[in-house]
Amino acid sequence: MDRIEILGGHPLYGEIRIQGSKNSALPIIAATILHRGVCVLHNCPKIIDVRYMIQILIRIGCEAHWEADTLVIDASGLDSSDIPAEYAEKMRSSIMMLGSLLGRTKEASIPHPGGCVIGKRPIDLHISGLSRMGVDFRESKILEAKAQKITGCPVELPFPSVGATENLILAAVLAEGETRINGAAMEPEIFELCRFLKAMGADIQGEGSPEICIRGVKELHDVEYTIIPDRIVAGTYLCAAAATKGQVRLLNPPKGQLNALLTIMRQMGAVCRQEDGTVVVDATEGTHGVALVETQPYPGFPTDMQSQLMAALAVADGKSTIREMIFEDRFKAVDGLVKMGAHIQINGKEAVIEGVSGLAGTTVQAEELRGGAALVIAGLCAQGMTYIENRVFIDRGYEDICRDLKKLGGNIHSRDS
Ligand SMILES: CC(=O)N[C@H]1[C@@H](OP(=O)(O)OP(=O)(O)OC[C@H]2O[C@@H](n3ccc(=O)[nH]c3=O)[C@H](O)[C@@H]2O)O[C@H](CO)[C@@H](O)[C@@H]1O
Ligand SMILES: C=C(OP(=O)(O)O)C(=O)O
Repeated sequence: MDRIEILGGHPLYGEIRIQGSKNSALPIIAATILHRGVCVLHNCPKIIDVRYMIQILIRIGCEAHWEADTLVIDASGLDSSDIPAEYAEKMRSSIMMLGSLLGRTKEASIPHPGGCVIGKRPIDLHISGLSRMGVDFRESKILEAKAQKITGCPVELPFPSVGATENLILAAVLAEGETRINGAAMEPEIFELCRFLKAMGADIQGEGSPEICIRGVKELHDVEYTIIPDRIVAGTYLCAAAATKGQVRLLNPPKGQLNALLTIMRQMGAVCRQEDGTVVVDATEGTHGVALVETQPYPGFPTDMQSQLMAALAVADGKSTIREMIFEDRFKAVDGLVKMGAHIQINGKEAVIEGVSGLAGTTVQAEELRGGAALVIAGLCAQGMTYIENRVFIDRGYEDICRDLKKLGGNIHSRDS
């Protein structure tokens, strides 16, 4: 079984470069098929989800290869709209192929997407928005979508779903007329998707705000683009610094995207500085709990950081409460943290954490990506050995978490057996 082994109990010190962003790279890779030509993506993270996405593109007739950390995609040969289940069911972002295939071929056949099992994760908002643009859906085990023509129109999202916003943008880029999305998600990954599409020739305004306007264009052109650093990976390493009472500097922090996390870290008593384009978190004087952290759509506190913050609060002085507002089942790391000695009580959407003075290493199971990262953080501050099984979940989003944490002084190794 693939696992991570950690001998904990040491503060993390040092500086680290952050990999390219998973949640930015994946919709952008899906977007490349809108263009009958070549897209060059620099700083693309070599994570499992990106590798699956590449396999999907190859299976539908595209060409893709790596040049160091640059991914080159040539979608001119696309000849199928059938997304293979063996990859689609393993990742959430396979659903982004819906909007881009509709944009390119006016049809798509896609199994229900996989990804982290952290709630029901329906796709009703994707379907209702695309239906308004003229797409007919037939749903059985596989989602079949077809349109005579995709027509721009106003779409109101009752909740700022990241994925639904991305799918609507993707379908609208080559549509006839203007699509105006109201209630759009404002996550930086939406802004970046639009920046990429605009660099390819799309006509988009308002990205980063709740109202995005896309005017359909006839065709796109070749593009070269650099994926931004991953704000969740960056935040994970800052939480590891806080949990181990260490000091970590991010050499290439995602610009302006860590504010919600840094606000909480300051409330915990960590010293957070922005210096010459880097971000430093110094928790060497110890940390204390925070009254309430509530996850919210951007620019609120990100749900993708909730588990890692919980691991840091588990060893902070005093009591904290986390309220998870985005997903119904995102306290998957709690069993493992409690097994390691954390005091955490779950009551519906809320987790109440009583900080303890230390954790003890043991064997725990990663059940999903960020929960797995939280167990790694716990292992780094626990006394003795921690064994985290199912590393594969963590590898979905972290290029090499052991390599990165080793650079910061962690005694951490990966084992395959
Ligand atoms: C690959 C990717 O970028 N994944 C991110 C994306 O996931 P994802 O795009 O799946 O997240 P959404 O923003 O769509 O989901 C947020 C909430 O809306 C609900 N919902 C969503 C769509 C829909 O049609 N109907 C519906 O009810 C979901 O069940 C969830 O409760 O945004 C999440 C919220 O920031 C992050 O945690 C994920 O890391
Ligand atoms: C929930 C996540 O990913 P996905 O949406 O790909 O499952 C995540 O990145 O934390």
